[in-house]
Amino acid sequence: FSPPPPPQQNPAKKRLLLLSIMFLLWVYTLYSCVGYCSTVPTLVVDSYRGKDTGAAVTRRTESGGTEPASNLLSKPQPWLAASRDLLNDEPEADTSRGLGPSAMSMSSFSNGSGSKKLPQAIIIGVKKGGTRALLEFLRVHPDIRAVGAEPHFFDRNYENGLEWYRELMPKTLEGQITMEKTPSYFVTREAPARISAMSRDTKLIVVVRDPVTRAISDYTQTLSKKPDIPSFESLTFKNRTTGLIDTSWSAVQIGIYAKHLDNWLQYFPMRQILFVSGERLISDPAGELGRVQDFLGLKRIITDKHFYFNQTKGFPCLKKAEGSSKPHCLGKTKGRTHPNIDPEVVQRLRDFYRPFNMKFYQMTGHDFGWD
Ligand SMILES: Nc1ncnc2c1ncn2[C@@H]1O[C@H](COP(=O)(O)OS(=O)(=O)O)[C@@H](OP(=O)(O)O)[C@H]1O
Repeated sequence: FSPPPPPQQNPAKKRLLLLSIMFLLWVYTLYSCVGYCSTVPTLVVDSYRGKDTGAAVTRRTESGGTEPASNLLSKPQPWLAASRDLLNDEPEADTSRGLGPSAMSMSSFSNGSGSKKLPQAIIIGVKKGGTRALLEFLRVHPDIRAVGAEPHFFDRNYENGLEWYRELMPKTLEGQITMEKTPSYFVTREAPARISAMSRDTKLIVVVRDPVTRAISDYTQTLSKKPDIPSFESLTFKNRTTGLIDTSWSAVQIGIYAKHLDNWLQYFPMRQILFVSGERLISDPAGELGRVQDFLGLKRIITDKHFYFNQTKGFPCLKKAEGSSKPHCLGKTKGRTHPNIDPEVVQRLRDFYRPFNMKFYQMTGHDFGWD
């Protein structure tokens, strides 16, 4: 007795089975990709806005740094007067240039889990401080979801309303923190009241950098878009002969950190603001990221294992970017070569900022070592 031969499968059936398997595999791949896409950083559009991003204090009475910072701060501050801002710009994408919410955040590709929430933490400044590096590094944390481009909600797009703002945010699960960064908030007079009206509990992060280097970096950015602008030296002074610094130039005024901070302290207690050193973010990214994770109440997941120093770039980079297995450095608009500035002008600016820096160290309880 021999067993009956196995039933012959119909070739058409076989093909159908194979096709079904292939289809299922394709659906699975697509699903995984969508899940991945929802976590990759938003496309950053390198667009020139030609608009003031640093609307800030304008007080034309600065004597050029000889006045003690405490006096300077106690004087009335005509915030948001006309800023002589030479085509101040930013390389980041910006909603006010017509990018809709779907372009702002990859959340439109979201796989559907979670919900969009208003940010619980915001990187509010400072322009050219290292804000992009901080946000990109933070995105590695599984409990942080961040919108890639700068929403500019609390300065330029406030009239669009909170629902518009929320719509820009990526979806988050319970326990995850929603974040955004817009460096111009720090120097926007209305921003503290507006953020406080959204939530008094919002955690604020400010990346600060030596105001002189910051000003040069700011100028370098503008110069890269508008090569015909006057020299840094001529823009710095109201009158080169008297050595009077032009504090109405946004590149100068953004660096008067103590003044801007004063405005924030009318609405937020100091414990709700974390100051990150832009210099240390480069020399010891893991150390600064440790402080930020503590401040946000998160487990210290981002450590020195996540970084390597890229010799060509001259900056720390991520071994693996969020949602990727590849190393990732910031783009070429971050870490530009600065033009050489007349050392006398640099010294004059150092003298100008010194009292403000001292005041800032005193207010924050931290010596940033710029002097
Ligand atoms: N890891 C890493 N890679 C590249 N660049 C880094 C990094 N960490 C900090 N920085 C410094 O960030 C400066 C740009 O600051 P921001 O991102 O705040 O600029 S912006 O306001 O958003 O335009 C940028 O300023 P410049 O060097 O003047 O271009 C950098 O010095």
